[in-house]
Amino acid sequence: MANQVSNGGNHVSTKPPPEPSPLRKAKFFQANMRILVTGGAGFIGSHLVDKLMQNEKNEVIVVDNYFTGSKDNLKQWIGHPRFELIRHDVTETLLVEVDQIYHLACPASPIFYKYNPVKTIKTNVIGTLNMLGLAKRVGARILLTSTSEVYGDPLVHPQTEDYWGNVNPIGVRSCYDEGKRVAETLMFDYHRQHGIEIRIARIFNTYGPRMNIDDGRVVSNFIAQAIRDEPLTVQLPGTQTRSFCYVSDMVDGLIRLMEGNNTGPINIGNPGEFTMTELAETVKEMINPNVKIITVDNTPDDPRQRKPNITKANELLGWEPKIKLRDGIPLMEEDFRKRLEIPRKK
Ligand SMILES: NC(=O)c1ccc[n+]([C@@H]2O[C@H](COP(=O)([O-])OP(=O)(O)OC[C@H]3O[C@@H](n4cnc5c(N)ncnc54)[C@H](O)[C@@H]3O)[C@@H](O)[C@H]2O)c1
Ligand SMILES: O=C(O)[C@H]1O[C@H](OP(=O)(O)OP(=O)(O)OC[C@H]2O[C@@H](n3ccc(=O)[nH]c3=O)[C@H](O)[C@@H]2O)[C@H](O)[C@@H](O)[C@@H]1O
Repeated sequence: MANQVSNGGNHVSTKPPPEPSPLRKAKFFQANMRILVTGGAGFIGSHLVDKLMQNEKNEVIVVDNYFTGSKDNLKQWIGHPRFELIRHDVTETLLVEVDQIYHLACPASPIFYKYNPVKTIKTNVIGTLNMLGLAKRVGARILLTSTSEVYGDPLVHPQTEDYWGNVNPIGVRSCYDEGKRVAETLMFDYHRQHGIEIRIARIFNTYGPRMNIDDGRVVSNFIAQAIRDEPLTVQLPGTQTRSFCYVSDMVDGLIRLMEGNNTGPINIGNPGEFTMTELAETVKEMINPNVKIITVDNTPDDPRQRKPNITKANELLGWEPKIKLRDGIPLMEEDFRKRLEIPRKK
């Protein structure tokens, strides 16, 4: 029996982690850490790759099917001797010799994950199974980017890792939130049954440069709308809250989690909490004071409040976010203006 300290605590497997495969051992020169990033052509993934590539001891392999990601996000690394990019769908099996796996592949924006829900759930379930199978075969440590959506429409606020959530199993968001819940279950079953070294991050709303301009998520929508002089679309009621983490803080948290000794799950997010009306007013004030704010219909099962309790990340990883929303918005505005080719009015 595995020794489970507490829900949300550090869960310990009695099995030793699997050995690296003979092929990896037989390599002539293996000083480098070989790291696989699934979904590495996406928003968070590409920033993670940038950070990992800064360490000359890392070789990075990205696999991505380009559903919501783009080669453009990785253009600075294409052709680099320590970098490889593979077009691959994680719902198919993969064999690469690696030491660590950051498993991010999954569409994250609600409009994209709802677009083909069956594919989203396959990505979460079969994709995670495949990556765990790979981790088992080659003896790699694997980190899953789970989500605050595992808490559903939370009845506990702020959310701590030991909260089991309030999730609709048959709703339009279930392909994503229930998919991630199964992915977490698979991670722990492989850990307990096979001794795989696992890490689970529960990521709360993250924003920053390189988000798709028409991604559909709220920060990218409001910034693009403000720059294009279009009304900011606050979905009703507007009192729903989110807590926004800047992407460099997120990447720092993910790497600390991978390198540390705790399985997680660990919340990684910025506890600064805003209503969507407050966010719209902040973007209006900072980017375009003349823009209108309008209300539009919402979609089913939208969580009413969300804010991470980050005590565990703080105590176990020594992590806390550094960039406040008001400091992150201008960095994203600059990137969006460049890509939209709309300079700031003088
Ligand atoms: N950004 C956030 O606020 C947030 C919050 C919670 C969790 N997460 C998680 O973090 C991860 C990255 O999110 P993101 O914001 O960078 O999203 P993103 O959509 O920008 O990136 C996801 C990447 O995965 C790729 N992908 C999707 N399905 C795939 C498949 N079947 N096979 C291979 N590649 C596939 C996409 O093409 C894309 O490059 C996701 O797992 C997401 O669930 C993100
Ligand atoms: O952080 C998380 O755990 C999850 O957060 C987001 O899901 P969500 O919070 O619904 O993200 P948005 O689509 O950005 O919506 C946030 C809020 O803004 C509102 N919104 C969205 C878009 C818009 O134009 N206007 C608007 O008011 C929505 O109603 C919602 O209340 C991500 O997209 C998920 O991938 C991620 O797992």
